[in-house]
Amino acid sequence: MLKTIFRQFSSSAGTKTKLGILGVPFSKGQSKGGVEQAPDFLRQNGLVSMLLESSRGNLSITDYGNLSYELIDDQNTPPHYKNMKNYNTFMSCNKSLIAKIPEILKQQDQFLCLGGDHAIGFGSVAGHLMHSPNLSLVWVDAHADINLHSTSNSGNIHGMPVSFLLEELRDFWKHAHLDDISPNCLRADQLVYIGLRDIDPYEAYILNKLGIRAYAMDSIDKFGISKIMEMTLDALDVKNKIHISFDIDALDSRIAPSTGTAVYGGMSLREGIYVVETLCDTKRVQGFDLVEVNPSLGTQADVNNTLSASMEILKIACGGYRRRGTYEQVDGSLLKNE
Ligand SMILES: NC(=[NH2+])NCCC[C@H](N)C(=O)O
Ligand SMILES: [Mn+2]
Ligand SMILES: [Mn+2]
Repeated sequence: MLKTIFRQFSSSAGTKTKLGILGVPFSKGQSKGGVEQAPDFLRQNGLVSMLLESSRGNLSITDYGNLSYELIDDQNTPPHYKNMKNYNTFMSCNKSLIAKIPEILKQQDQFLCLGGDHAIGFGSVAGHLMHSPNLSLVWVDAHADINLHSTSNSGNIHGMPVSFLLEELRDFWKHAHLDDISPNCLRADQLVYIGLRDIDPYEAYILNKLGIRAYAMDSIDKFGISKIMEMTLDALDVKNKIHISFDIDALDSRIAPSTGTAVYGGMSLREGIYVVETLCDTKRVQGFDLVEVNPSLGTQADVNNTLSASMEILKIACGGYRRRGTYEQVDGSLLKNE
């Protein structure tokens, strides 16, 4: 009987998922150095072999290395964007990223984009939109990252990427010529936030005004993560591919402390895993970002904890690992005696 099960599992494993990995060593969206080291840090700690092992042979991986982009000084930042630190470099990096993602998706089924800070969420999703113009986005984060240059208190662009993506906010970015850079927009009704707990006042205004589904930590406490994911899946158009942009600070700061803007009271690792697992079970997840891992922050133990949490999330997101032990829900008929 076991032989039969084995045969059936491995035959369903006949087609390998092709995963492309791209590092985006970008740290100019905020002020703390070190976050640009994350892609190499994850690789050096065995990311690729971990994913291959957890996939049990169901995955083939192409590592595209790290994105190269030009560092441009800020002297000539357009005056409208004075409140955006490192705007020129942000744009140069994200333009290369927007060009790179569709190239990867021509060859692969799925991509993993390793940040870098969350400013690269713009290029990663915008590039994904070049390949799949109708996309659903799940932004897993303590922060909404939806500031405009005019609403941001910090001037840090990692707090703004979502506003570059939304059709409904395009008018606020006229001077950025976004229609040339990223012609395909995301619709506000195809965006869901999970894990929020540190939202700026104007961000709250924007979320309410646009009616964006934002499941903050209090909603997770109230409904439980399974109901939150049911509501999330209900909201997403089944015809769309899904992009998950996972900011490691969505997890509680005790689980993932090595990050630039850590916030207490976040998701447990199990909740984080559940979010990714339920979305990936739809088989519609085509792009995944892991951002804001900063291996230069905190003690060695902090860095190790952040690394382990990241690996657990990634092995579900890209390695296809399932806690239930199989890639599919176990079909009872496989277990019958023959
Ligand atoms: N990706 C992040 N960790 N973003 C933090 C953003 C913090 C704050 N809302 C800001 O705009 O500056
Ligand atoms: Mn973020
Ligand atoms: Mn965040």
